[in-house]
Amino acid sequence: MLFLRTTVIRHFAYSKRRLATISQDASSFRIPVIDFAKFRATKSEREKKETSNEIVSAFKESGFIYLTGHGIPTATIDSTFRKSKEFFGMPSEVKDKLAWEDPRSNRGYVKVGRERVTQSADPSEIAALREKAPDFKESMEIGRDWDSEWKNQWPEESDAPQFKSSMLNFYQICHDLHVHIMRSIALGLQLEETFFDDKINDQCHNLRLLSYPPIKRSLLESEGQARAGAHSDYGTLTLLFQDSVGGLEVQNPHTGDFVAATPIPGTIVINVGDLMARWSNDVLRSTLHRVVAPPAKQISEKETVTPARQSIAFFCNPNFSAEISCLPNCGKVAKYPSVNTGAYIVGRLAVTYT
Ligand SMILES: O=C(O)CCC(=O)C(=O)O
Ligand SMILES: [Fe+2]
Repeated sequence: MLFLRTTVIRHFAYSKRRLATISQDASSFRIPVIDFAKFRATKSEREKKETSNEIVSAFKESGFIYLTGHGIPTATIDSTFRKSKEFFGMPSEVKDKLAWEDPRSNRGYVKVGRERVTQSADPSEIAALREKAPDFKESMEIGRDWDSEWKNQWPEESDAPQFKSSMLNFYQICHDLHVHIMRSIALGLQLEETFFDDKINDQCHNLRLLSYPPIKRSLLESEGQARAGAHSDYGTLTLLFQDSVGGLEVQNPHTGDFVAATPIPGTIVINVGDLMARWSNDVLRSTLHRVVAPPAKQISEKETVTPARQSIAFFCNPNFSAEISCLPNCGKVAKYPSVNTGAYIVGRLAVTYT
């Protein structure tokens, strides 16, 4: 199902310590700001449990949180953004040589218009939509670098100095954070803290650098057009690093309205993906989100242009060999049959790209 209509956006204010809250009648929707510092540092089981419960209840309610105290230095994030910008600044001919080729690999450069994220699973519907309204973004997809079958598409070191080493460093840092957040989810679901450890240690993740070029507002506003259409993510969790431009919106599942996930400096936006929702028998929520044009600059009497935007998404996955079936403590009746992670992820990717 597609959510391409224009919707009412409710902007929200947030207090510094906690809570970006949108209140609206009975079905209030909030993306809480959760401090992870205590979880990482404490030896107190009680303190760990408190943070875990906060995270799990937010993932049950909205599927999205802002994480502070995550331990990734600002300098590391900034330099990864810089390297990403340099990458996208290379000439198209250089980037095109690194083209994304195969959903089983899911590595390489994706130029504007190749991807169309939607909730539809119908390949012909997606193809028609891509033709009419491609996503306005380019991306670079990076997987684990030691895979025996699939190789990352690295640019020449002389074209993009330190790109490879920065990205590999960032990949490892994000993997480590994923392990810690999954431990908090385990605790919040009354499982052993290390329950997920051996199911997520193969690092079958996907680091995606995103660049949304500046675009005339009239184009973005034409029917069905978005920087990234409404979709959910596929894996366990997504760690999303965004710049200050804005544009990410999250759907309130109770009302269907999209609300702005306004950038909060120093935080990572984290959301539950479809496999995590399935694993938890829908106790945890995988929420639709999209990227729209932020406020635009006037460039002529009739036309405005939206600024460029950069983001970095780290899509975390279970091991591709892991079978995903209903977790303990998540209801008596499993809603879904067991599914193999690799088959599921590759299947979802296969219909998304041209
Ligand atoms: O760029 C963003 O803010 C979000 C991107 C996203 O949701 C995705 O690539 O799955
Ligand atoms: Fe997403």
